[in-house]
Amino acid sequence: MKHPDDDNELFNRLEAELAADPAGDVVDLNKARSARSESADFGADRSADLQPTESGDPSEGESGDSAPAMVDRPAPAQSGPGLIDRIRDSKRLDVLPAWLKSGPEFADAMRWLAGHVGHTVAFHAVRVPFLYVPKLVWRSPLGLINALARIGRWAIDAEGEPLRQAEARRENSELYLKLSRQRDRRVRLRMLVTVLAALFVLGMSLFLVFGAETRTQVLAATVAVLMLGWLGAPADAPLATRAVIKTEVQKLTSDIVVKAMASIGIGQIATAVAKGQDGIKFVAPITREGPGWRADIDLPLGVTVADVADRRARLASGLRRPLGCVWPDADPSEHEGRLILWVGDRDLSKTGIVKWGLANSRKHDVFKKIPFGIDPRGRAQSVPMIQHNILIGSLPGQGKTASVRVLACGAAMDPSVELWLHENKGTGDLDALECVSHRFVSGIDDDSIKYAADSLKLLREEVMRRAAAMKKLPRDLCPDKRITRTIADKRSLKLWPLVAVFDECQNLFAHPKYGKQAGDDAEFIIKLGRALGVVLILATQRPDKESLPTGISGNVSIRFALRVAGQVENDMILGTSAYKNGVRATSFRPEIDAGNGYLAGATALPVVVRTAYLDDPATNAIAQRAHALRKAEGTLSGHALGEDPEAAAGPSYDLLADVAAIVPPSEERVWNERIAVRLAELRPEVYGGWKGENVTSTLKPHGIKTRDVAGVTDDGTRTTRRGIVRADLTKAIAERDENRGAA
Ligand SMILES: Nc1ncnc2c1ncn2[C@@H]1O[C@H](COP(=O)(O)OP(=O)(O)OP(=O)(O)O)[C@@H](O)[C@H]1O
Repeated sequence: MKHPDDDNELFNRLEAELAADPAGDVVDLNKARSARSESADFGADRSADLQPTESGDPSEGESGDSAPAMVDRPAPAQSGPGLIDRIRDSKRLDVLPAWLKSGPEFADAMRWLAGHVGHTVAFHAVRVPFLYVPKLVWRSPLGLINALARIGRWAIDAEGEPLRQAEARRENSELYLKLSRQRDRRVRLRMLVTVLAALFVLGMSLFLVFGAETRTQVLAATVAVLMLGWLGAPADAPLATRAVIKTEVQKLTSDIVVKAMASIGIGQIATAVAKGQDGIKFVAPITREGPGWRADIDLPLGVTVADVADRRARLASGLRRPLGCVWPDADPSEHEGRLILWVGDRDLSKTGIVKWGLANSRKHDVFKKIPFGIDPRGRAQSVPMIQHNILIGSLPGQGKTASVRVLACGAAMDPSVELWLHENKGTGDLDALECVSHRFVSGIDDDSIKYAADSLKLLREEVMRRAAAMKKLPRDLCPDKRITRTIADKRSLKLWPLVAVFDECQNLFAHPKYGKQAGDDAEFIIKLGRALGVVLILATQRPDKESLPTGISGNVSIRFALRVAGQVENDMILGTSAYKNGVRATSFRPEIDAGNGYLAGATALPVVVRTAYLDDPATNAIAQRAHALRKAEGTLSGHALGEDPEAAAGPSYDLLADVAAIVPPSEERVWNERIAVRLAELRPEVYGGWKGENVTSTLKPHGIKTRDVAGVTDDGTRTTRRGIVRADLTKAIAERDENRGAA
C-alpha cells in the first residue's frame, strides 16, 4: 500500500529550514529534488529554468547586487506552519471506534453479535442428532480401517520409505545404510509399542464386553464410534457445514483505487498514472470502517470531491463494484480536495429494512434529534426538528411517505407535541396516527385541500399569537427568544411544539383556489415559526415552481431528496447549486433505491441516508403507545378527541393576545381608539372598522375596565380620553391562562 511518510516529510522540511539562508540565495530543495527526479521527462525543458537555482552562484546570472530573481521562496519559510504547529494541527484518530462510543450503535453491534452466536449454536444443535451423529456412525467403519492403516504405517516407519528409496536411486550407499539402520531401530521399538497397545486395547475391550456395566459399555461404544467416525471423514467433506456463509468481497487496495481513479476521466490523475505515478495521495492507510473499506485520499490540485462524485458510476465500474457500494464523500474538517472513499461490502439498497431507533421506545423528547435511518457506512443518522422545517421530495414511489411517517412517529412519541397531519393523496398512509392528531385530513378532494389550507391559515395566526406570547415572557425564562423544553412544559403558556405535516403538498400549493394563499401562509410560517416551536414537514412528488413556491424551497433548513428526475428538481429540494456540488439525488435508481436519499441540513455536509422503514403494524403500535402517553398526560386534543373540525377551522383570533401584541409594555396606559387603529392594522379581516367603543365592549367581559387616561393627541394637545391600563390586560391574560391550564 502506498502511504505518505509523514516523518520523512517533516525531516525534509527541517532539512530545508536549515538549508535556507534568509539573506542570500537559496535552493528550494523540494523543487530541486523533484526536478532531478523528473529530469528524464522534462530534462530539456526544465534545465534552463533550474540552472541558476541549482548553482546558487549569483555570478552566473547578473553581476553585483543584481542577484538572480528568485521566483519561489524556500518552501518552509512561507509554505505553512512550523514543525510544532504542524504537529498541533495534526488530526487525532479516535481512541475508541465510533460504535463503542454511541450507546445505540454499541447495543446494535452487541445485538448483532448475540444473534450471530445464537444462530450458529441453533444451526448446529439441530443438526447434531439428525445429521452429524448418523454421519459419524456411517463413517466409523472407514474410520477403523483408516486408524489401523495409520498405525500400521507408523509401526513400519512407512513415512521414511520415500527418502530411503531416493538415496538408493542415487546410489548413495552410505546414507542409505544409515537410514536403513535407523529404520530397523525404529521399527523394533514401534512394533513393541504397538503390540503392547494392542494387548491393552484387547484387554480393555474384553473388560468392557464382559465385565463393565451397561452404562459404561454404551458410553465407551459411543465414544469409540464417534472417534472412528471422525477419523473416517474424507478430507474434502467436513462433518459440519458453515452456519453462516461469508460473502467474500475483494479487499480494497491502493492499486485498485489508483486504477479506478485513473479510469474516471479526470485528466490529472490519468496522466500521472500513465507516467507510472499515482496521481492521488493516500493520507491514511486503507482501513475497515463499518461494513466496508475506507480510503482517505488527497486529490490532485484543483480537483474537488464533487468532480469525483459526478463520476460515481464510472468509479464503481473502475472498482468493479455495484453502484450502491461506492460512496465518495468530502471530509468537512479538511480541504475541498480531501476525498473519503468508502466502498461497502454490500449495495446500500440490499441492506434490507432498516430498523427505526425508537421502534421499541416508550417516549421521546422532540427537542432531541429524531432517528431517521443509516448512512452507507452503517452509522445512525437523525434529524433535528425543533428550530427547523423539513422538505422532502422525490419521484413517486421512492419512499417520501415512508420517511414522513418516521418523522411523524418521532413527533408523536413526545406527548407534548401537537400534531397536525394532512395527507393530500387520499391513500390513508398516515391514518394510523389519526388517533393522536389535533388536526387530521386524508384526501385529495377540494374539501380536504381546503382543510389543509385552513390549517396553514390557522398556523399563521398561531405563529403571531406565539410571537406575542414570547415577547411577554420574562428574560430569564426565554433568554434566546426561542422555545425551550422548559417553556414547552409550561402548559399554561400554550407554547408547546406544534408539528404540522403536509404530505403530497403539491396538491395543495398547485390548487387553483387555495394554492396561492396556502403558499404565502406556509412561507410566513417557515420564516417565523422556527423559533416559536412551529415545525412544518412538507413532502412533494412535484418539486417545480407551481407546486412548491420558491419562498418555501428557499427557506427550509432540512432537506431530504430521494430519487428525483433532473437537476432542477434536485436543486429545488436540496438547495441551489446542490447538483453542481455533486449532491445528486438523480443518481438513485428507480425502485431499487427506494428509501435512499440525500439528507442536507442535518449534518455539516449532505449525507446519503437509507431511511428506517415502518410498516403499517409498526406504525399502528407506535400510534397506540403515543395515544396512551397523551391520554395519561392529558394532552390529547382536537381531532383526537373527536372535536368538530369545522368549528376548529373557522376564523379564530385571540383578542387579549392581539391587544397585548400591539401595546408594548412601555406603554402603561393607552386610549381605546388607538388600540382600535392598531388592531385594524394587525388583522384587518377581523378588526377592520373598529372604533374605541368596540374595544371597550369586547374587553369588558374579560374584566378589563375602561377608564379615563391622560395622553397627548397626534397634534400634541394634552387631553384625557377613554382607555385601559396595560397591567389590567396582563392580569386578565394570566387569569385566563391559569383557568385554561387548570381545565
Ligand atoms: N426506507 C425504506 N426501506 C425499504 N423500502 C422502502 C423504504 N421506503 C420506501 N420503501 C419502499 O418503497 C415503496 C414506496 O414508498 P412510499 O409510499 O413511501 O413512496 P412515495 O414516494 O411516498 O410514493 P408516492 O409519491 O406514490 O406516494 C414502499 O412501499 C416500500 O416498499
